[in-house]
Amino acid sequence: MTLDQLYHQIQKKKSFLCVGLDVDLEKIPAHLLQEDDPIFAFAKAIIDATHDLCVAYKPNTAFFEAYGVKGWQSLEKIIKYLNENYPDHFTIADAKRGDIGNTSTRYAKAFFEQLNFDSVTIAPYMGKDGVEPFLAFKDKYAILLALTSNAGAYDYQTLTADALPVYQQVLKTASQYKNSDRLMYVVGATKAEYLKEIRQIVPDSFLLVPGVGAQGGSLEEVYKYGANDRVGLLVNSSRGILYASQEEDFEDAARAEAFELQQAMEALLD
Ligand SMILES: O=c1ccn([C@@H]2O[C@H](COP(=O)(O)O)[C@@H](O)[C@H]2O)c(=O)[nH]1
Repeated sequence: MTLDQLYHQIQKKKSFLCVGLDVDLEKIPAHLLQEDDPIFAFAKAIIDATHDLCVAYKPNTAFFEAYGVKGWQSLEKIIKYLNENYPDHFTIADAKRGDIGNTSTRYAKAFFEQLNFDSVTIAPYMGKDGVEPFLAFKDKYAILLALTSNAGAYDYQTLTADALPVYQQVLKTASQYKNSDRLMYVVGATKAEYLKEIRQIVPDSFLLVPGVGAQGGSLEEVYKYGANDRVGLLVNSSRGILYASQEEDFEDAARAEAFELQQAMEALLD
């Protein structure tokens, strides 16, 4: 998917919502556990119930890897279902990969060629040769962790290195990488007050912003400090949508949560 196509979807749907697909068999409605593939059945139901309200889906691979081969097969079915039925949605494999160069190339092939995701999240810690292999794929994107939503973000990311906080060094340095136009960045919604400074370093990049919903981040603050002239935001909610109800009405409840977020986004975009 191109960035123009993504922006077009945001305008068309008046939404920059990303629905996180963190499927937890301990939280899905009990009746689905009788299905052959409960993980896929649940994700498919959520996708069908929310597709017109969001522009992106983000399965976090941990929730699939936790179930071994079966979980990975469910992930394959979900990305295939999305690509066949909702090809206009931007897809994110939240896998937080990154390694020495030749290994990063294998990760990139796994997510971009084998699974056909549009993007994958990457840890910046191993630097340029760990990231650039992900940027060699046309119309595919690496989403680099910059300032994460969790409390542990303050352990390293805000420490000063060479006169700047580490998360700012990540943004500045990565902006110089080859094909850096294929980079996006993760910034937690719980750190919205940092977005003004972040936008000074990466004014045009898309930001993936997890942390509204269950983690309590404010959509309004994120938009106020983080939006650019092409919106430039994908705001993710996972548990807040997926587990709005754990009963038979889970699809309606998930849709209602997604609708509330989409309506709030529409109001901000108008
Ligand atoms: O800084 C980060 C980076 C990634 N995540 C992931 O996003 C979702 C958030 O889920 P919620 O249920 O909406 O809290 C989840 O997959 C995280 O691993 C993040 O939260 N923060």
